[in-house]
Amino acid sequence: AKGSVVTTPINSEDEAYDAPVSIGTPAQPFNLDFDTGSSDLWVFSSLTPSNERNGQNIYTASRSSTAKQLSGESWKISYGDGSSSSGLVYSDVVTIGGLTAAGQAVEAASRVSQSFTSESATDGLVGLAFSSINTVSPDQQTTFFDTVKPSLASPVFTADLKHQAPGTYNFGFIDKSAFTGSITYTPVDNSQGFWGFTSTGFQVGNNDFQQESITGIADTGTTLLLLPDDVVNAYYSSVNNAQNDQSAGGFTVPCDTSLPDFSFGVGNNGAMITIPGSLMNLGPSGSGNSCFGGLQSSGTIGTNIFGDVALKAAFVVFDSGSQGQPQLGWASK
Ligand SMILES: O=C(CCCl)NNC1=[NH+]CCN1
Repeated sequence: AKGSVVTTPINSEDEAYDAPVSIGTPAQPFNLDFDTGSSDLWVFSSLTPSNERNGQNIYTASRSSTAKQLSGESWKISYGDGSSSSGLVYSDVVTIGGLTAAGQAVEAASRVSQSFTSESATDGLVGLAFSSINTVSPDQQTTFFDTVKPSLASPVFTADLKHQAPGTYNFGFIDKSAFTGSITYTPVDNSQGFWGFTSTGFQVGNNDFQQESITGIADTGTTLLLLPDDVVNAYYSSVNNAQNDQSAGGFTVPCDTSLPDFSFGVGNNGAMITIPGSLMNLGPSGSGNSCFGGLQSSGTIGTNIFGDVALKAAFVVFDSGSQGQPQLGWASK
């Protein structure tokens, strides 16, 4: 089987990307954030207090003839940006891009943190990291991808995120028309449950390539590109009047400045993914007339994160083992 679903930026800063998902019988429609940085499929629900809702679609299990509560099961998750949610667990039918997962764990939120409440465009998340970090307890559940994997023509999904335009998540196949050149594959370390890999280094504009192993995760659920301080400083030291503005929460640049491209190395054949300078400006910082940089410090998070700013410059293959061990494929587009 194969699936394909369109994913769309939720705002003018490409802060996150939602895609349509149907849950239950009859189908209840949702717009969910596909997140390769986590492994829970959760939705706003009839259990979510009204003061924590802000127009989101809600899942009502009692209205689905195929919903079954998983007795004694609950979930509780917190994300790298400090947001969190928790609740109870049902199994139900989940359909994404023509692919149907019967008996998929659907995590109904009985509470969500402020940033989820205020993001009215997003009704929940579809976790696409490894099921080893799914938070359902006491019986851990599988991600949508793991649930449908046996039925897929190939055990892969791909992400093709775009700047201010609809993109695509495909399941089970690689669309050769969606990228240019060849796909460069690199091994994945999934020991922490993420799509972890090591970039071979970086390049600011047309300066020399800096060889530096940068280990991080490919994370569609994080907006920014979060890298070590030496990389971030090298980039912004090449931008006039860039400043690290704590009141803005990181590096800002003058909004009218053209920015250098930022490239990062993938694989062992010298391949690079180049983020155009225009995509390194995320718009007004909320502080003065400066704009917020798409590259920021990974600082104290404990891992580097190749988030949407990086991923939207590439066609990315999340391959869970078509060649044995999991791998990430990167192509320009
Ligand atoms: O939580 C992370 C970072 C894992 Cl190191 N990414 N996924 C996500 N979902 C919502 C906010 N961020």
